[in-house]
Amino acid sequence: MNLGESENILYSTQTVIKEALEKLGFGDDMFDLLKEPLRLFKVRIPVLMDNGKVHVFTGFRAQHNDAVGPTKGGVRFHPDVTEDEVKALSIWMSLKCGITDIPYGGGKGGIICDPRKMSFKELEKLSRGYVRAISQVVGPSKDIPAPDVMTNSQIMAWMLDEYSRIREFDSPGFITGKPLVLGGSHGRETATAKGVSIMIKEALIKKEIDILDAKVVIQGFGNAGSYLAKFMHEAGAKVVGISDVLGGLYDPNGLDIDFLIDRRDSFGTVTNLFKKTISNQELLEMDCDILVPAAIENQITVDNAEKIKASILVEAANGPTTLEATQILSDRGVLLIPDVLASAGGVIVSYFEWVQNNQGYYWSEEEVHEKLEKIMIRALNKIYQTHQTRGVNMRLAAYMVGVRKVAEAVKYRGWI
Ligand SMILES: NC(=O)C1=CN([C@@H]2O[C@H](COP(=O)(O)OP(=O)(O)OC[C@H]3O[C@@H](n4cnc5c(N)ncnc54)[C@H](O)[C@@H]3O)[C@@H](O)[C@H]2O)C=CC1
Ligand SMILES: O=C(O)CCC(=O)C(=O)O
Repeated sequence: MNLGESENILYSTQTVIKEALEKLGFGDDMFDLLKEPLRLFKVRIPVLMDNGKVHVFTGFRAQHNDAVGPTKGGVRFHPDVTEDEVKALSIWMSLKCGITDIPYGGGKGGIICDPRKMSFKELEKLSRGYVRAISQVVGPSKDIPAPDVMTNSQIMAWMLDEYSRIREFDSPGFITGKPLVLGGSHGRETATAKGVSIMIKEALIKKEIDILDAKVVIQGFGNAGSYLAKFMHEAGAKVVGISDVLGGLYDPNGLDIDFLIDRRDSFGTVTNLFKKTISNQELLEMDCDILVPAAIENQITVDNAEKIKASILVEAANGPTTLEATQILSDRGVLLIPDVLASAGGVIVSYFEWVQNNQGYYWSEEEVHEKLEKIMIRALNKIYQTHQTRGVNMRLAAYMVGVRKVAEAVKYRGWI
């Protein structure tokens, strides 16, 4: 990353929020409110580790804005979690919910930890401890957690169980991304990837590329990346590159996706099984039509934006492209489907899960997919139209669509 490039994702987000609010005609007071979460909780979670010693973990929960409805967003377990990251992620959740027109505000949580180095028992204690620490400020009509990086349906189940014990009643609507038998929704596990695949198909139409001729590179082979590889492969595209935290694989003739999915571990690691790998940075610059960052932040920067070969960039990860790189790609005519739109499939199906929990009536997978597709395409069309009519790049267009709903709700409530 170049000196001066905005690698702080909170600062970058605030920069685009400010621009979006200005373009929509809202004043500085609105920016002042929306640039930070309304509430940020920092908690300390003591866990008795398997070695008999207590380790005290630090966790966060940010509630960006609840003018539209209860706050909603995932919980990430990762050694690099920071307060600023959780804040930015909660703002992005507000934007995702605004863009897709679902009745939530944005929230997000994180715990500084490395689940790859923890036992099942330790992870259970940590998950339960986190819920005990935040139980007063979350709930089915307050703030609803979900999975994110290195958290999954098992962790959601432990969190649900702990919350239900504290409240003394079963409360499935407290959390989404649960196992099916505990009130989870069909299609939630694959929802983020499904949403991304819907966006890719629409982007291919706009670029007049036949999916059967399309070459795809995906960075990250976890929940989002591996299911996306499966969907793209099934749709007839050639998945030529994938990667995980350890490195990447590239084959211009297409990779054996079924084999890779079969062999990946629960953290989305598979390249350790191969002798010939490339680096993640090399992967991003390989020849392809569609590039999908589906891992972590700040992967596409001024250092590599000029070298990206793809004509379509679909951001499954949150915050993979810096603002400077966004402008370079936009100037080069790359069609960028920004994170706050492309990765919204997860929260949309989480919303469906919560609706199903509230009504006690459950939908089929087909019903979920049909509704998901409708919302994603409607959101894309709105943003694409804003991009064209207002002459702004796709990221700014998405922010304008997303922040408008939050700002209007704030105005109606008389907060500003
Ligand atoms: N799981 C969900 O429902 C949603 C996830 N997202 C976003 O998608 C991205 C991926 O999330 P998940 O697939 O859930 O996480 P995951 O934990 O299941 O998988 C992450 C993948 O990225 C790889 N990775 C980690 N660090 C890396 C690095 N430095 N370089 C390259 N690869 C690296 C891991 O090896 C793994 O393959 C994140 O940005 C997350 O916020 C967005 C919306 C919803
Ligand atoms: O499913 C959800 O509620 C939130 C998913 C999430 O954390 C995200 O979209 O970044």
